[in-house]
This record gives sequence, structure tokens and C-alpha cells, in this order.
Amino acid sequence: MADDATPQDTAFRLGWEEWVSLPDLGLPALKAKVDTGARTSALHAYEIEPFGPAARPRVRFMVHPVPGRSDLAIPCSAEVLDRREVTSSNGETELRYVIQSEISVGGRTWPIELTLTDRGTMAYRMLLGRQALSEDIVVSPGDSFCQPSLTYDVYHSTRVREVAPDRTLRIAVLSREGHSYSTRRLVAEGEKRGHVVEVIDTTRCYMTINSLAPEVHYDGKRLPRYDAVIPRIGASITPYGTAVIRQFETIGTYCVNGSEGIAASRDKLQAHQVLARHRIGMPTTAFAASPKDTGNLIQLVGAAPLIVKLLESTQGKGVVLAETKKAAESVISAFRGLKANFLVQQFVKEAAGEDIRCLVMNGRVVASIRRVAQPGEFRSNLHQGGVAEAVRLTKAERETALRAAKAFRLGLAGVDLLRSSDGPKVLEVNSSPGLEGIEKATGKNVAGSLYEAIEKHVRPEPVRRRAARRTAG
Ligand SMILES: Nc1ncnc2c1ncn2[C@@H]1O[C@H](COP(=O)(O)OP(=O)(O)OP(=O)(O)O)[C@@H](O)[C@H]1O
Ligand SMILES: [Mg+2]
Ligand SMILES: [Mg+2]
Repeated sequence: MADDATPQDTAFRLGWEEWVSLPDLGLPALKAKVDTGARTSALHAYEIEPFGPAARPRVRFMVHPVPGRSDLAIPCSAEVLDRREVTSSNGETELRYVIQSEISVGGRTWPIELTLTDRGTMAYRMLLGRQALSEDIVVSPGDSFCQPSLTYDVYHSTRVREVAPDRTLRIAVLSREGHSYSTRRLVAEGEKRGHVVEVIDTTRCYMTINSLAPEVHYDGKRLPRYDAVIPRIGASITPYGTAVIRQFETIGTYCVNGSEGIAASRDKLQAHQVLARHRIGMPTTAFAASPKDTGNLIQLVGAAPLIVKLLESTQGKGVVLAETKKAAESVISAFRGLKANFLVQQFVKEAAGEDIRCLVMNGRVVASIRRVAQPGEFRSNLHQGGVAEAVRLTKAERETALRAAKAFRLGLAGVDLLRSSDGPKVLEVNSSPGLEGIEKATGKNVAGSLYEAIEKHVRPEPVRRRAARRTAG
């Protein structure tokens, strides 16, 4: 410091109102009132809700960063530091959550404590109290905005992703099975990473379909804008489920699995046609509409034994092994009598009641298991009593799985294949693969990998690296 410099010259000056940003919370621009009469700083938040493990509780909340713009809501989450009674200027005492965040003002960044309170009517979304002001900060009560201005425009552009790379993501799991292992794991793992995860019953979503403002509604309210949607669409609701996802896609929401991929992979006939178009190995498969062609159908696939499969089978329920030509003919005529859609397929005998499930996420196989059927059973589905164990894939199997997931443009896919004497043969591609069997057999955190993939997609790479360096240093 030069000898003639007065403390006033070198001091960091704040007016009674200043632009600040809270980068940890994903709030790049806020107007704060500087209030030396208040000890602690406060952030006006709503839907304040604790979550996460009891040993390290977190709190999530929503912030309207721009006064008067209740349509713009940013989800935030932070570790709970404390709960404290705070008396506000109107004399009311309230038990508030206390969190910590970095604050940036005019190129300076330092950590501060913030209490969370729902006072949405206040003109300032943030109050900067004296505890947050270090010795060398001078407040000039007569001045406004001594430090450079920021702009609310960042909230209206994709730039918010770049300026707030570590922000909490708001994620919807579209599922009708809130209590299933997979859904519970998706919620727990997302929350562990600080995200706000909501389970939405697909069949309770309803939509306004119009050209200017398409929306998705739920339980009387318009759904917020999610950073990502994780579809878990059961086979019984494929048409409606894919319609809901299509609506999210129309709004521009990132869906881990797209509506087209889900629909195409769900229908076994269409799925085999997509696989064939991409020259992916599969058992020879045939389909015919007329009963007159039953003989021709069997001939196309080869000799018995052969497989007859309902197009919308899951858990192995609609898969029949016909040992003889006679048996095949009677199964086919029974299915026709029931007006069921089916396909006829070459039986891959050498697979010997085993199949391989490869879990593919954004172009990577994150886990794979071998499922072995019970003695005397050719179907290896876990629901049919099959047992699972971790397995190492060959290079050809890995490539086949990746190509199959890519053919349907699925961000998350369970690719099932058989080990045949002439290489891997894909049986099907599941767009809502169960997590229980594969996590338990491999010990891998598959749900965690999914969030890694989502974060990578939603937060641009270079910014994420910069953010990682900042936390490391
Ligand atoms: N062509 C085949 N050759 C040999 N085994 C087969 C063949 N097709 C199916 N299987 C066996 O039957 C099981 C069930 O078949 P598939 O996966 O096609 O039916 P699914 O009802 O769709 O099951 P999922 O619950 O996996 O969706 C397979 O995991 C495999 O073990
Ligand atoms: Mg299936
Ligand atoms: Mg299967």
C-alpha cells in the first residue's frame, strides 16, 4: 500500500444496493440490499424442504431471482449448516435453515452464511448482513451500485448453464412405480448429488397441445421446466407414455430416452427392422399377417425347434419354445385365435438358456450381466427364476450393444444379446431397464452413472472442468 493512500481509497466499497451472484447455488445475478442493521444475510426462497441423509442433511428450495417474474424459478440445494431462530425487521421470529454459499461481487468472491426465508413479496431477493462483510469492506449508505452491474438476461439464455455450471438440476422421473427399486435408487442417487428429483406419474400428466405454448400439466398445475426427464415407461402405457415424452421434447426438455426410440424398441417387430437396417446381428426373425402363411413363416426361419414370441412380451411371459414343427403350428394358430401379434424366430440353441444384458449409457457400456435360466428352462429372465452374475464382454459384444442402443438413439438402454456360434445376436433393446438385478450382481452404482451422463449432457464440458478445478484448488 502506498504511504499516502487513505483507507478509503483501498477499501472495497458497497452501496446500499449491489448486484451479486451466488455461483454455488446457480444464481448468477441477484440484486441485494446491503443491510448493516441485520447480522445474518438472507435469501428469499420458497418450497424449502430438507432432504438427504440424516448425517449430512441438505435442503432444497426454489428462488425467483427476478422480482415480479414468478414464472422464472431456479431450483437450488445446499448442505444444511444449522437451523437458527431469526427475528426479521417486522419483529417476527422464525426458525430458518442456514446454508453457506460463495458470493461474488465486483470480481471478489468469498463464502457467506445465508438464512432461507419465504418472503417473496420483498423487492430484494437477498439481504446482505454485516456478518458477511469483512473488515476492509466499506458501506456507503448514500450510494447505489458501487460495484459493476450484472444483468438478469443470463436467466433467459442457455448461458445460465455456463455461468452456473454447478447448479442444482431439476429432474423428473416419469414413473408409475414410485416404490420400485429402480425409481427409489434414481431419487436417492440424484438427491445425493444435490439435485431436485421429482417422481411424476406418467398417466397423471396432461397436456395442452398448441403451436405457441405447449405445456405439460400435473395435478392442477403446469409442470416446471426440467433440466432432464428420465422416462421409465412401462409396456402397458407405451402410447400415452411416449405422447407425454413427445410433449416434453416439443417444449425442448432433454429426455434421456426419446419418444421415438422408446416406441420403436418396445415393438419387437419394429425393433428387429431397426436392428436389421443398422446391420446388427440378431436371430433370423419372420412375421406374417395371414394364417395362410404359417407354413411359409416356419420355412423362412428354418426347422424346429423355434421360438414364437408375442410382439409386446416382457419378463419372458410371451415367449414360447416350439420343439417340433407341429408344436410351432399349433402355438401359431392359438396366438392367431387370440388375435395376438407375434413373430417367429430361429432358436439359438447354443446360447443354452443364457443371455447377456448390457447396460448402455450415452455411448458407454456401464455394466453387464449374464443371466442363466433355471434348469429345464430356456428363458433366462430374472422373472422366470434366472440368476445373474457380472460378466466381461468381448469386444464384439460391446460394440454390438453400443450400436444397438445408438440405432434407437437411447441414452439409457438395456441391450439383451445371445452368445451364438456366429457372434452376438441382439434379442431386444429395453428403454426402461431395471436397475436392481444389474446393480446387485455387479456392485456398480448404475443410477449414479446415469446422473453423471445427465450432468455431462446438461452442463458443458469445459465449464465443468473449470468448476472442478475451482473446488479442487
Ligand atoms: N431366439 C432365441 N433363442 C434362444 N433363446 C431365446 C430366444 N429368444 C428369447 N430367448 C430366451 O428367452 C428370454 C426372453 O426372451 P425376450 O427377451 O425376447 O422376451 P421378453 O419377454 O421381452 O423379456 P424382457 O423381460 O427381457 O423384455 C431371453 O432372455 C432368452 O433367454
Ligand atoms: Mg422385452
Ligand atoms: Mg429380454
